[in-house]
Amino acid sequence: MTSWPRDPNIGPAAAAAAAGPTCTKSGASSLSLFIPSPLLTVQSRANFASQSPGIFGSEALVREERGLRRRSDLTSCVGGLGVCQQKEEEEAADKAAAMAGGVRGGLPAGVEIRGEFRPCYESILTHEALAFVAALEREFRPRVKYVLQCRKEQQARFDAGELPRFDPATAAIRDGDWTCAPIPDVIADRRVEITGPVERKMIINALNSGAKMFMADFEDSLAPTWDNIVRGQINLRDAVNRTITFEDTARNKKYELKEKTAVLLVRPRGWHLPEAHLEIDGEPATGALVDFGLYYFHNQAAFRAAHGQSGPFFYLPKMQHAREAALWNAVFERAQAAAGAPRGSVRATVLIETLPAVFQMHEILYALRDHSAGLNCGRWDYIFSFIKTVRAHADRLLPDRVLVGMTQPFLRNYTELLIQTCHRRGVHAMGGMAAQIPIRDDKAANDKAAELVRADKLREVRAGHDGTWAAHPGLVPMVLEVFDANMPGANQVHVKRDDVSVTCQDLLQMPKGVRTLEGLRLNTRVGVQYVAAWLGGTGSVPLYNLMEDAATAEISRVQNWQWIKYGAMLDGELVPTRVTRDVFQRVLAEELERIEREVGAPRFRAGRYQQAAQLFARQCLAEQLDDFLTLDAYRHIVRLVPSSRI
Ligand SMILES: CC(=O)SCCNC(=O)CCNC(=O)[C@H](O)C(C)(C)COP(=O)(O)OP(=O)(O)OC[C@H]1O[C@@H](n2cnc3c(N)ncnc32)[C@H](O)[C@@H]1OP(=O)(O)O
Ligand SMILES: O=CC(=O)O
Ligand SMILES: [Mg+2]
Repeated sequence: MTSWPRDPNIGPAAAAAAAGPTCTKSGASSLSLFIPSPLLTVQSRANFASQSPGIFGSEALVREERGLRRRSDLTSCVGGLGVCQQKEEEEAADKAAAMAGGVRGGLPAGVEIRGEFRPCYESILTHEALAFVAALEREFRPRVKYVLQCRKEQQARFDAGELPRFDPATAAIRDGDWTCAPIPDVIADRRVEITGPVERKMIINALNSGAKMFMADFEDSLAPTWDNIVRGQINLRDAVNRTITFEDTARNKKYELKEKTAVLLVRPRGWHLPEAHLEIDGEPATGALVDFGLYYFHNQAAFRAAHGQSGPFFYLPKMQHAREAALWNAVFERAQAAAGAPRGSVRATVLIETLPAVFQMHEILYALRDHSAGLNCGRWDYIFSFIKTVRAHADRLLPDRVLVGMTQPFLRNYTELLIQTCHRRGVHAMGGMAAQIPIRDDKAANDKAAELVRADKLREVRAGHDGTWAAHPGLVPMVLEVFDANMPGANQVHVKRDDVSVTCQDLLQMPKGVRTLEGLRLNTRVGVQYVAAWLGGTGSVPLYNLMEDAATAEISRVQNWQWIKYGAMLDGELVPTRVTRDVFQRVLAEELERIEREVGAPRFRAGRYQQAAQLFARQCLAEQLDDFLTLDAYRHIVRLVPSSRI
C-alpha cells in the first residue's frame, strides 16, 4: 500500500513544484503566503486519511477538522507576519485556519509553529507532514521521556559508585545465535562515507565527492536553529529528487549534482534535544522525531524508487541503551506502516558513542535487527561520554585531549569489540572520524595531517572495519585508496574477529598521558570559539587545522569541568600546578584575548565570543555537570514568535 504517492498533492513531486525557487536567507514572509493553496482541500485530506488508516485514521482527521474550526478565533498568525481578524462565518473561519502560519491546508489540531515562517518553508511544513510528525510525537513522546528518565537513573547509579557493565539480564541476547536482516545491495559497499551538516552547498559537494555514502547531519555538525532545520529539510528533499542546485554569486560558481553521487544517510538529532519552534499539544516537539518525520514523510517514496525499494537510510546518535534503539525501531515500524512502505525498508546505523552503549551492542542490534545497517564508532562523543559517565569518580581524570587517540587501549578495545559484534550479527562495523582536514597554505603541515588520517584509516581497515568517515571532500580519494588497497570485497563482514576478547575492565581502562596547562588552554580556546560559531548558527568549524563539532567541543568542556571539579594536577608541567577555579578564570581571560588577536578585533566584536565565553565558563565551573552543552546553548538560539494558540 502506498498512501503518499497516490495523492498527487502530497509527496516529492508536489513538494518540488510548490517549493519554487530556492529560499534566500533574507527571504521575508509576505501576506501573499496566506492565500490558501487550492492544491489541498479538506476533501483531498479525507482521501489521504482513508488510504492510510492507523495514525492517519479518519477519527484523527475529524479531530483535526474540529481543531481547524476552533482556530477561527485566531487573533494573530504564527510568524508575526500579520494579523488575522476574528471571523464569525464558517467560511472565513476555514480560510483563517487554512492560513495559520502559512501552512497549506492549515495547521493540524494541536500543532503550533512557534518559529518564524518563511515562504520557502511552505513546501516542508505542510499540513500532512506536520500531522505525521504530530502523530509520531503523540505516540512516542511518553517513551522518549521514559528513556531520558532511565538515563538519569542510570547516571545516578554511576554517580553512586557503580561502573558500566554487561547486563546479566540480557546475556541470552549476547550469547544467542541470531543475525540481523541481510544488508541491502545498495549499501553493501560503504567504504568511505563523507559527513557534513545539511547545508545546501555542502550537500552537493558531499554527494559529488566520490564517497560511496554521505551522512547528512542534523546532529553534531549542525547548530539546530529553526532556519537550519527547515532549510536542511528543503535541501535534503531537493537532493533526494536530484533537483538540488546552488549558486555562489560572489564567486560566480554554480553547483549541481554529477551523474553518479553518494547514497544519502540522514542523522536526526539525539533523543535529548527538543525542537522548541514546533509545539505539539502545548509541548516542544522531540527534535529527533521532527528531523526523522519530516524527512521520511517527504522523501521515503522517491528514495525507495531510486534505490531498489530500500531505504531511506539513517544514522542514530548518542543512544545509551537498547531500549532507545527499540524506540527507534517502533518509530520505523510506525512510519513504514503509515506510508505503506515495505517493513524493513528503513535501515539505520547506530553510533556507539556513549560508554553505556558499548555494553549494549548486541542488544541494540537485536532491538533493530529488521532495520539495522550496523554500528559505527563515534569516537568523539564516546570520549566525551567516557568522562561524563565517570563524572563522580575523582580517580578517573583523563590526560590532555590531544593524547586521547585511537591507539589508547580503551578506545582500541571498544572498536575491536564493535567489529566482532557487528560481524557476528552480519552487519557493517563502521569506523569513525579523524579530525584532521586539508591545510591549504602549508604543504608540510598538510602532508603531516594527511599522514595522520591515512594511518587512522589503515588501522581501521586492518582491524576489520567495513568503511569509515571522511570530514572533507579533499580526503575522500586518499581514504578510498586505503580501503581499496586493503579491502578487496564490498565489505569484510566475513572477518569474524574471533580473536578479540574484551572485558569490562578493558573497556574502562584509563588512558595514559599527562595533563598540561596547554591542554587546559586549548580546551578553553577551542570550546569558546566553537560555542561562538554554534550560537551564530554554524555547527562545524575548522579550528587550528582540525574539524571541531559538538562532540569534540563537549570533550573540551567536560575535561575542563573534571579537572576543575577535582583539582587535577597538571603533571606534565615542570612545576606541577593544580587546576582551580581561579586558574581556569585566568586561562579563560587570556585565551579570550588570544582569540581576539587571532580573529581580529572587528570579527571579535561582531561575533558571539563574549557570550560563548560566559556560557562555556558557566558549564566548566558548574557544581553538577550538565548533560549536554548544546542543551544549555539551545536556549540562546531559540527564536519564538507570538503563538497562534487560542
Ligand atoms: C564527531 C562527528 O560527529 S564527525 C561528523 C560531523 N562533523 C562533520 O561532518 C564535519 C564535516 N566537515 C566540515 O564541516 C568541514 O569540512 C569543516 C567545517 C571542518 C571545514 O570546512 P571548510 O572550512 O569550509 O573547508 P574548506 O574551506 O577547505 O572547504 C573547501 C570546499 O570543500 C567543501 N567542504 C568541506 N567539507 C565538506 C564536507 N564535509 N562536505 C561537503 N563539502 C565540504 C567546502 O564547502 C568548500 O567548498 P567550495 O570550494 O565549493 O566552496
Ligand atoms: O558522531 C561521531 C562522533 O565521533 O561523535
Ligand atoms: Mg557524535
